[in-house]
Amino acid sequence: MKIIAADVIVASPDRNFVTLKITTDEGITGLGDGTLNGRELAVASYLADHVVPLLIGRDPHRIEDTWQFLYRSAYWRRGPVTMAAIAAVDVALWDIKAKAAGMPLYQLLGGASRTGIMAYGHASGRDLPELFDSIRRHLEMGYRSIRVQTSVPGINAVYGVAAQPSVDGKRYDYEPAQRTALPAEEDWDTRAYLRHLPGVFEAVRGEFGPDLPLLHDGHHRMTPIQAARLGKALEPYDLFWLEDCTPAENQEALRLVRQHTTTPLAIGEVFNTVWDYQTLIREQLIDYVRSAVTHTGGITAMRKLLDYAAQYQIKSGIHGPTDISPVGMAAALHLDLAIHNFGIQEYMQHGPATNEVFRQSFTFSDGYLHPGELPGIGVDLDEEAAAKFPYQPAYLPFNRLKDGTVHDW
Ligand SMILES: O=C(O)[C@@H](O)[C@@H](O)[C@H](O)[C@H](O)CO
Repeated sequence: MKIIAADVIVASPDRNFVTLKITTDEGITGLGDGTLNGRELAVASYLADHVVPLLIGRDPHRIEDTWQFLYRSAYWRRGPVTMAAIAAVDVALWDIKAKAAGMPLYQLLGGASRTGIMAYGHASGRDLPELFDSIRRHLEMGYRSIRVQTSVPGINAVYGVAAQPSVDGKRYDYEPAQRTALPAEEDWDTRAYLRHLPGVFEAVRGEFGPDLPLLHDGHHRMTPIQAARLGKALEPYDLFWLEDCTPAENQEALRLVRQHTTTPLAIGEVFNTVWDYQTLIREQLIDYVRSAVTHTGGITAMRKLLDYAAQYQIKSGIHGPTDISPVGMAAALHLDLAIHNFGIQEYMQHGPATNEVFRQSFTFSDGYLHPGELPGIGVDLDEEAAAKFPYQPAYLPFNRLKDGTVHDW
C-alpha cells in the first residue's frame, strides 16, 4: 500500500480544527487531528508545507518508522506545533492500518482492557446555586465524575466558568478561545482564590455526598507553596485530582507540593513529549498524565509515555476539551480502552456544527464512553459540511494581576 495524497483541512464549525486526511492507492483513507488552540494555522502550514510532500509514496503501514523519520529528520525537536503535526500523521496511519485490518483501532493496541471508559465533565458556576445546578445537569447528562470550577469574589472572569460573560457571546467553558481580534484580558488574585475554593468544595460535598468523584483545575496559576497549601486545604473533600496546580515548565516544583499533600495531582496538558515528564514520572511526583494524543505525537508516542508511567503506578487522564477534535477524541478512546493503567478521560461534548462535520461512532452512557466497533478510529469527515465553516481567527484569553502584571491564565 502507498500514500498517494494527504490533505490538510482547516474548518471552524464551533471552533477551529485542523484535520489531516491521508489517502492510499488502495482507496483506504485515514484521519488525524492536529488542532492547537489559538495557533491552528502554524500546524496546518507545518503539515502542508513540510510534512505532506514527505508522505507521498510512503508505505502507510510503517507507522513507527514514519514517526521516527518525522521526529528525527526535522532536526528541531519537540514543541507543540511539531508534535501536533506528527500526531496528525500518526493517528491517520493507525486509522488506515485498523481499517485495512477490518478492526476497531483498540484491537490492534492489544484489545479491550475494560468494558467502558469513565469520563468526567465540566461543571461550573458563578455562585453555589449555579454550581449545584450545573453539577445536577451533568449528572442528568450521564456524567458520574465531575470537574468543579467556580468564580472567585472580587475577580471578574475566571477560567472554566461557563456562565460568565464572554466577549463574543459564546458559552465560555464550551470554547474559551474567543473569535476576537485580540486575546481577551481576564483578572486574577491567587490569595482570594485560595481563601474561597475550600469552602466551595465543602459545600459541594455537603450537597452531593462523599461518593461523587470531584476534580479541580488550577490552570497553572499557583506558586509551589501556594499549590501545597491548596492541596492540603482540599484533603478533607477527597478530590479525584487537583490539576495543573503550578506552571508546567518547572517539574521540580511538584516535589514541594508532593511533600505537603496527599491530594492526587494531575499534570501535562501542555506537554508534548515523554521528556517533559521525566522527573515527574521517575520521582513519582504526579498521579495522572494529562497529555492529549493530539499534542503528544499521537498514539505511538502516548502509548510509550503511558507504559513508562505504568511502571510507577501513574495512570492516564487524557486531555479531552472541545479543542481536541472528534478525531483526536476517538483516538484517545481507543487508547483508553486498551491500556492497563487507565485512570479517567476528560469529555466535554462538542456542539451541533462540529458533529455535523465529524460523524462519530463513539457512545456515552451512564458515565462511560466507548469508541464503538467500526474499523479504524470510527470517525468520518464530511468535507462539504467542513467547507461551510471557514477558519476564523480566535485567541485564548490571558490574565493580568491587579497591578497589571501578566499572569498564567
Ligand atoms: O483541563 C482542560 O481541559 C483545560 O485546561 C483546557 O480547557 C484548556 O484550557 C484548553 O485546552 C486550552 O485550549
